[in-house]
Amino acid sequence: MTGDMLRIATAGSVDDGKSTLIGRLLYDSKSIFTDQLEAIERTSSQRGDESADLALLTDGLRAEREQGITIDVAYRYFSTPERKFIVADSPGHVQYTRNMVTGASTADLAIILVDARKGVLEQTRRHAFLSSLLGIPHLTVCVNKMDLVDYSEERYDEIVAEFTAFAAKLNVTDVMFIPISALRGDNVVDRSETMGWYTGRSLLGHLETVHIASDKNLIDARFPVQYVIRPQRADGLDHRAFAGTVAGGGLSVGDKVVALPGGFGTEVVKIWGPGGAERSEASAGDAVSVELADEIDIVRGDMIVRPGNRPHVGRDLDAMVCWFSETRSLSEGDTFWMLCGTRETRVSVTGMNYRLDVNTLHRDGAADELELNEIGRMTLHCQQPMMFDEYRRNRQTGSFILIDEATNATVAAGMIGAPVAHDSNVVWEAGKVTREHRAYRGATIWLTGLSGSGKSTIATELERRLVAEGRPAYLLDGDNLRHGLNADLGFSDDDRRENIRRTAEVASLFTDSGAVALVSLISPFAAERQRAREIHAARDLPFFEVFVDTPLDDCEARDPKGLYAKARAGEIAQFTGIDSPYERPVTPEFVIRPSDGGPADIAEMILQRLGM
Ligand SMILES: Nc1ncnc2c1ncn2[C@@H]1O[C@H](COP(=O)(O)OS(=O)(=O)O)[C@@H](OP(=O)(O)O)[C@H]1O
Ligand SMILES: Nc1ncnc2c1ncn2[C@@H]1O[C@H](COP(=O)(O)OP(=O)(O)O)[C@@H](O)[C@H]1O
Repeated sequence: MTGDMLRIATAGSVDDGKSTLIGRLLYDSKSIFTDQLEAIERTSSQRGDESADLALLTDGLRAEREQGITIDVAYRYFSTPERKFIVADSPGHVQYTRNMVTGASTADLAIILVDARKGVLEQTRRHAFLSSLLGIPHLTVCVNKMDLVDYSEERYDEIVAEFTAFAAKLNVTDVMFIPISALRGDNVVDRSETMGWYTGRSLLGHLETVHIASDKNLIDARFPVQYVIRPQRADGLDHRAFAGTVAGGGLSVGDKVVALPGGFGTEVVKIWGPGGAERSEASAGDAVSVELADEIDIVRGDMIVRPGNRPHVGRDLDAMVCWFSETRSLSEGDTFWMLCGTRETRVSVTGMNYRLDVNTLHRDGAADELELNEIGRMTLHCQQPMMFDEYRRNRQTGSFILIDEATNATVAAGMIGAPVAHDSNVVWEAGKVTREHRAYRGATIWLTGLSGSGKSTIATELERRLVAEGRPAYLLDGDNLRHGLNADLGFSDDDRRENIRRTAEVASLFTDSGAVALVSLISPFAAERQRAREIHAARDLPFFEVFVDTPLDDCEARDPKGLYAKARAGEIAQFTGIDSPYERPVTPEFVIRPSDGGPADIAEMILQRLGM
């Protein structure tokens, strides 16, 4: 087990002896720097204390934390020959929900301190509930100050029984009880001589041996991109790499991957660890950078995943939110800035389902507000499509924080329950056949450009090739759709918008069925094309925008249908490029220019790059 790391969250107020306990762990495991130790012993003896006041060790650092650090959690590191430890130490005043939630979101184990004289209090229940809500896999209840109840086994048993009764209502799998005296060191690092009736391990013994390797999500490969590295190479080539921390599963050189939300397929070519050492694989928790086979456009906040195992991509989600702000409350309709891993978006609260009383676990469905330290279940709408997992499946990709846009303060943390269908009155009928049952995964290839630019010609060629390969593909051509589905629409701006919206919806259905939808539509408006993309993202469907960038002069020279001539002659009004605008795509997946060759070359290039 040597070398692995245990992340510990501590819960309890200063009075419960939390600082003393952490101090004791550091002190008895000889992890304190000698100069600090001497200072503490000196101060304690000056005060006439019988033993070193270990709270001084952690309390002394409090001032440093209070210097404008939004999240008031300090991390202590210590190690023994068995393991390394990180303790998230948060002061136990009124902000305990915030501190615990922020300090505990990556914890493997939570230590809850109970004062043996006071027993299970409201805040013990609150901390236990938060630990279970946060999905901390292991819970250790330290019944502290046993020296003040004469090391009574009876008292200890009472507390264990009381806590066990409450914990039965929670979703915690591994609860461990240890009777301790942090002040005197009983059962903290060394087994207590005064509590012979307790036969279990000491706290440190437990921390050293608790099995955590199987707690991680080793299945769903998730690599949220934290930043893009662009080394300037002497040979003039610029090979980009993407840096971040693997948030689930693993990545290996040679893995086929897709980058979300774009949906481009490519392959992992190289992986580097810290310090630039090349390696063949990386797994959850590793900070690495990754080079991909294709020069695809990936930015901070995108996520690299395996093609057959994707997170949810969507804008509406259901989450449990813990509210931290002392100065304002949270209500329906409020907007915030959301940070979800490395991705950011504006978000609004679309509905409050219930507020939870953490002491009784009672759900108050009539509540429409959250105050400091309150927890509620709600639906949120994100401005950008987000990639996420359910929190119980992945604590990193399933959690977020909310930031007050006016003050920049972190005001809430949330755990995602599930994606939600957009309109609460119309429930998306998921159907019995899921994507995994279908032979192929569909995609929409959306060609946009002026009339005569070559959209239909390229789309027809794409369709021909795909069908020849045995892949279901279908051409959705603007002209054709305007004969049926869109027969009621003309060429006003509004009609074009509706035309694009309907076509996007139809394309997404084809794509969901496993077909490749080839859309050939002038689609002159950027906002509507973005909406088409979002319609797909919300259903986790790949969408690729192809800008057929043939200059107006060329299109007019080709004039395959004689429409430009008519438009110039004033016989057709609102003709795109003549007297109706075309908004050029800014970041399409592909830009096609006349110099790129004939339709066959272009179709070949697109399919190759998409790995189809
Ligand atoms: N006023 C005007 N402006 C542009 N195009 C016109 C117009 N009137 C008729 N046409 C013919 O309709 C085709 C474009 O329809 P779309 O559905 O692709 O247009 S849009 O996306 O709604 O803008 C377009 O087909 P393509 O040439 O294949 O693009 C034209 O043939
Ligand atoms: N890459 C290309 N190079 C040269 N000519 C092309 C190319 N693509 C299309 N064309 C020609 O230009 C015209 C484009 O018409 P079409 O494909 O119907 O355009 P759109 O669907 O964009 O209106 C056709 O006559 C086609 O043969």
